[in-house]
Amino acid sequence: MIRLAGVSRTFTSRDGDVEALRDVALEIAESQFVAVVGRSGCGKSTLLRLIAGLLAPTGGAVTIDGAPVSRPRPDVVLMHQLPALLPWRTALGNVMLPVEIRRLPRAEYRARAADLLDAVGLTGFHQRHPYELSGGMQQRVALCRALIQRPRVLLMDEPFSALDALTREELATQLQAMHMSAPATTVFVTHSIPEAVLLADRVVVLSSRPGQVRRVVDVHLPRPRSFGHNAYTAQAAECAAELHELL
Ligand SMILES: Nc1ncnc2c1ncn2[C@@H]1O[C@H](COP(=O)(O)OP(=O)(O)OP(=O)(O)O)[C@@H](O)[C@H]1O
Repeated sequence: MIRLAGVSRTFTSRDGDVEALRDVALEIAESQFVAVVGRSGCGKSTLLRLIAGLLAPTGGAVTIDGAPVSRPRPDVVLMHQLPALLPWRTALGNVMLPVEIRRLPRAEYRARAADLLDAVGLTGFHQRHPYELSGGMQQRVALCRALIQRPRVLLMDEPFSALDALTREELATQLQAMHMSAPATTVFVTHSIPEAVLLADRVVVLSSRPGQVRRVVDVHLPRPRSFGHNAYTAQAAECAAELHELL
């Protein structure tokens, strides 16, 4: 579904050129969950922005269903590290924002927005404003806002990295449940190897800058997976160790 063929991206600045990505080849199938890991500055965010159509490659091509990506598409949603909610809107109002911008039927999506907020544990908080919510709650709202339009492609740029460890695990587990019930094709950038092993079908390991695909590691663990001790703890640890070594 998503295909990167020989994708390179160099940034030109006054201080010289920065080669962020070099010759990246990657194919991501429909509904697949792909995590991307790599050292700081190796081009992970650049990769997401190329798929989102926010940036053009300087070499190679990005296609979705065979069509070159040249601008943002309504069925591709990018979620960031910080929630960036509108402070004057309630949680529900923030989730409904993309619906209103795209003039979709409000009544139908309002029910969906409420269901999504309930699914991430925000029952009773629909009418609260961002200042009344913790950082983790705000990021849950941002996740619902990203999912409200049922995107075909969900791009996540370290979405949980600003949260405390426990909230982070909780949100990753909720994301897993949501992906299992309605899988969008997902590209998830993270610095957390356990998070990648919990969530991904495949983990793409990028080399240091310029980012190149160093290895793609398949994660063959049954879902639902968990962070805690379980029957697959040893296999998960083995997979995490392999990723550690590659990094
Ligand atoms: N718009 C830009 N102009 C110039 N250089 C840029 C631009 N965007 C990114 N870069 C450079 O490209 C390289 C890759 O940046 P990118 O943000 O993709 O890395 P990253 O892997 O997401 O990093 P981190 O893990 O620290 O978030 C960096 O050296 C960065 O300085």
